[in-house]
Amino acid sequence: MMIVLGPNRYGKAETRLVRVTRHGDAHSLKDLNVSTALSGDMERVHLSGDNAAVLPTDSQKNTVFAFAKRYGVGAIEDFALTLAQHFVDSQEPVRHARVAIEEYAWERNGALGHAFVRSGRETRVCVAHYDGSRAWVVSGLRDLVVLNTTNSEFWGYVRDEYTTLPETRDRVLATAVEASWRHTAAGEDGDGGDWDKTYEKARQALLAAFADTYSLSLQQTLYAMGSRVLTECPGVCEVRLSLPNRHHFEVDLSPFGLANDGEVYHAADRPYGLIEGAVLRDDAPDPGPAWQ
Ligand SMILES: O=c1[nH]c(=O)c2[nH]c(=O)[nH]c2[nH]1
Repeated sequence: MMIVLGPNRYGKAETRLVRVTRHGDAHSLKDLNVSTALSGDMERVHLSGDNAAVLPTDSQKNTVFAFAKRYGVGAIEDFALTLAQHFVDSQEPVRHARVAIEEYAWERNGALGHAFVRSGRETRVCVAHYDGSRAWVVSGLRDLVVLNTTNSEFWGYVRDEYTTLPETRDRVLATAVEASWRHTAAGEDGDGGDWDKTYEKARQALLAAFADTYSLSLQQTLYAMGSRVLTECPGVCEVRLSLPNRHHFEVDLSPFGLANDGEVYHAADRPYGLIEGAVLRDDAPDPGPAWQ
């Protein structure tokens, strides 16, 4: 029997970076959570503790801060690619870099240029990979919370001896959308090179499809949402969605002599149905490491 080292990577997880840009009194703010992971010729450190190929995770964290100062922070996809390319191109033993970034949205608090309030928006995310010649970028969001008060049914499903769920022709449908979309072309969004524009288009497509799909199941809504992103965003070839079904149960008010005609609900937090799936173009290129 032989024991061998399997796939491995290492890096600094969750470097919290706030970058303030000051144009006179009008300041702007980027609030990020950056995770770097490097891989390559790392046998010796694992097998014998020889650290000669290891760029410390502390240096990776410092690079995040230094690059934020040196180059500024624009779209998170560009910042992630710049970091990934730097680690691979500057360190011979590093053959692959993965940089994942979460962005928390702030908006202005009133008219003052320096006052901000964390906005209730979803979290924007991206993951960039670079291997020395090719790049892969996945963008996305999580915690985009949506709810329809009607136009949702669920009936006609399998019944076995454990099925008690009543069929419904009218229910509340709610979810917290987690969506990721893979860009076809390495290192660009296929939409004029504007990551922010593609993000807004994809977000709008998700919202519009959730709102205007007459839903017979959350699975059907998931497919409609993924399809809409692909239709609206030409540079995107695959969308992955994870949709928790945030069940809203009509409360039985009859003990109190009250009717409940779709007016009072218990918003249950668990357990929840979890509907997940990918929607892609049939000519989508091989994803390589994009989803790792
Ligand atoms: O949209 C739904 N899909 C399901 O698969 C499911 N299962 C369930 O109990 N409720 C629902 N709702």
